[in-house]
Amino acid sequence: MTAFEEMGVLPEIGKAVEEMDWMLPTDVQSEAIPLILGGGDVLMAAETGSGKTGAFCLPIIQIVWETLKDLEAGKGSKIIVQISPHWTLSFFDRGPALAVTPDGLRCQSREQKEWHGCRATKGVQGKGRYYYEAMVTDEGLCRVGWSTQQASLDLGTDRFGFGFGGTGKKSNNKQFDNYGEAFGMNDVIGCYLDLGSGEIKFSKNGVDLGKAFTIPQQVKSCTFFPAVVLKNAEMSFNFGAQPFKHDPESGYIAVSIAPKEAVKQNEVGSGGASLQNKSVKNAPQAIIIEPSRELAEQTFNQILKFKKHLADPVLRELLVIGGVNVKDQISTLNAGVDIVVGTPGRMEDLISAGHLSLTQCRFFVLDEADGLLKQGYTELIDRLHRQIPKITSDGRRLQMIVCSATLHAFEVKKMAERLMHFPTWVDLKGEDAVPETVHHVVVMVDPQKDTSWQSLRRHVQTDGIHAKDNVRPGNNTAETLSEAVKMLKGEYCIRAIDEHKMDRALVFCRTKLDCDNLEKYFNQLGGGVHSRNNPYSCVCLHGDRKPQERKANLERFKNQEAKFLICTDVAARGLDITGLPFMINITLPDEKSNYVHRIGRVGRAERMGLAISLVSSVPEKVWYHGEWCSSRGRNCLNTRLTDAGGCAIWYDEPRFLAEIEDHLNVTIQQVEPDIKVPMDEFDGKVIYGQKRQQTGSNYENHVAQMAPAVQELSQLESKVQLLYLKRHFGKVAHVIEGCRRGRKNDTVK
Ligand SMILES: Nc1ncnc2c1ncn2[C@@H]1O[C@H](COP(=O)(O)OP(=O)(O)OP(=O)(O)O)[C@@H](O)[C@H]1O
Repeated sequence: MTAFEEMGVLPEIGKAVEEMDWMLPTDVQSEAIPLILGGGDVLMAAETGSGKTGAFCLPIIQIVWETLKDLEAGKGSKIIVQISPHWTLSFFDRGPALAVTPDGLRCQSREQKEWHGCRATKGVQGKGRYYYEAMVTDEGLCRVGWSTQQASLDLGTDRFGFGFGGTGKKSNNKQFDNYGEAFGMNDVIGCYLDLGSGEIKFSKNGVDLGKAFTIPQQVKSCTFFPAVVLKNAEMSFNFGAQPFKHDPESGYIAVSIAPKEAVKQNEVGSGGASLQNKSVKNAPQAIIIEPSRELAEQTFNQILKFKKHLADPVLRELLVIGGVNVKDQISTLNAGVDIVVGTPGRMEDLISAGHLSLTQCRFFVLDEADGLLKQGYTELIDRLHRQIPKITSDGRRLQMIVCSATLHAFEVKKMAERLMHFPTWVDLKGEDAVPETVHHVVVMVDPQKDTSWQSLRRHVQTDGIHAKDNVRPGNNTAETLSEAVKMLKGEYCIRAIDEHKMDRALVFCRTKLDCDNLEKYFNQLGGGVHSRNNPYSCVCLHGDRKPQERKANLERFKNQEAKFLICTDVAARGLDITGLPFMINITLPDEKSNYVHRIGRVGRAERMGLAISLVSSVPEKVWYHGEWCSSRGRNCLNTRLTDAGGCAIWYDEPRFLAEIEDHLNVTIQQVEPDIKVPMDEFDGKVIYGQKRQQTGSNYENHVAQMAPAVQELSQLESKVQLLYLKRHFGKVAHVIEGCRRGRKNDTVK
């Protein structure tokens, strides 16, 4: 049995991860997998590279597959095979987007375009007078009343169903007439049925609204079931097992105490014959949202590996990202999918066009959740969450899983409070932290101390923000120093590569333009995509590159066909490049959490990594194109500052550095401009990109170090004891001291 299986993971999945050389679960996996398998909502805050993807994918794959297997075997959900002896809503006689709680007393539909209805498990016939209550528990459109088994689930749209809707209309046979008054959140609707006189009426919060319908003679002899139909709404029901909020008027009794002979079981589902797979093909059980295409693709590929040995039924997954033919995605959706991984934009496009249905979704996962929120997807997430039934169509509760290495953000906590259901925090450090495997240092770039920029024969092309400024060595203006920093950073980057003989590194720039310029510079030095043997061979990844190029460049870098990947923050989060030894920050990110993510591209899965950040000691003027910039930065020449309506800001890196240090509660080691990383406990004993070598027992080293101090302490202690004894028991102490010295013939006088 593998270590994963011991946590309850299926042997087929255990085998797959073992083949990936995952022998033991990581800490976050040990904590999160059982919680998710147990049905909980989880917030997973763990360091970069700690295995969070597996921590949520493994249990999700398992539950989704088990559910499929149950459905295939005709079992449906374990919850719904039992038919309740009580009066409840039926788990079977209901629309596909209508979810019913396991106790059968509350239902919900998050479908916004269509109505989905449900009938109770039992109905009444004969001559009695019956009553039940329904309460609106979430805003939306709803209609309650009575219907016969012949009626459609869309209550009131044929002659066999009689409904009263929240807009203050009664309906039968598609005829909607004003009746009573409108009702909404927290209102309690009493539903009266007099089979003797063939009358149906309703009350609102105990107030009788008068006769609504006279049941036609030919329908009167049918069995009448409590019924409801909803559009993006929720209602709870009391058939009489609990005290009513408003007792029925005299002569009426709760349906739940109707005499046995008057009660008839709802046929749908009662004999098992109708217990069928109600699954909708384009309605997956799990939705996983990722902030970038690359990350979505990476998670998707992990799922393919994890599910490798799961057969019969085969799990169907789909990657939903922009830049890929949407028609293919739609046809895969129509053929049937179980797990969808994607980026928010394309995901919502497919959902709003009705190609992707959320009605069967039972896992809603936000990977890099704080990043998604910071990218402005809060409303989109809320919108999607609203559309997902909180109780799934097979009676289980929706599970929401949220993770990131930087989850300790106010907006995440607010979202969790808003959307999650008693979530458990899997939070191993209690704050955002950098893994011990990441050695991160900063190099100050000071153009006043290092004046080498004044005589550079070739240098990186700068971003042109000072093109119209009078920048020249000697005038020492802020603009000149800013331009100097840009030139120096190109040189420091090359120096870092040379000094550490870097063969593989991620290089983060602030803007797409900076990436392009650095790529050109590397190429000038003989780099370029097809020059693997050149010391500066590189590829580039940012949002202006075409999707195919982005994909190809990342592949080239991963396959080590190019040594350097020059990128913006689009690659900051989640990308997992096995054994990556180095990363360079040309500029610190202004968003402190992104520092953690960027440097977390190294030091993953227990391998050591070095992250070097270049930090300008003087203000650097940089581009900042917002919504106000009509070209969104393309060939923009508006060098005025943003507060003067322009597209430039002064970037204050020492401040960002201080903020990052404050956030992480550490002082980041500074190294000299020669970028030699001093030998310390970390460096010199490890090879970046590889697992830390076992250099013998730490315990032995520790003992050897401590030995002289321990010896001295022991001597001091002995002296102190003697002093004490002499003072209090002078003679005895004398003897002891004598004994200690070996003078055996010393006697007590
Ligand atoms: N139990 C395990 N044993 C060995 N390797 C593992 C294990 N779990 C994950 N890994 C490996 O660790 C690396 C990092 O995993 P993953 O990408 O899931 O990290 P993460 O926590 O999501 O990081 P980030 O916050 O940067 O997204 C991957 O290469 C993965 O294959």
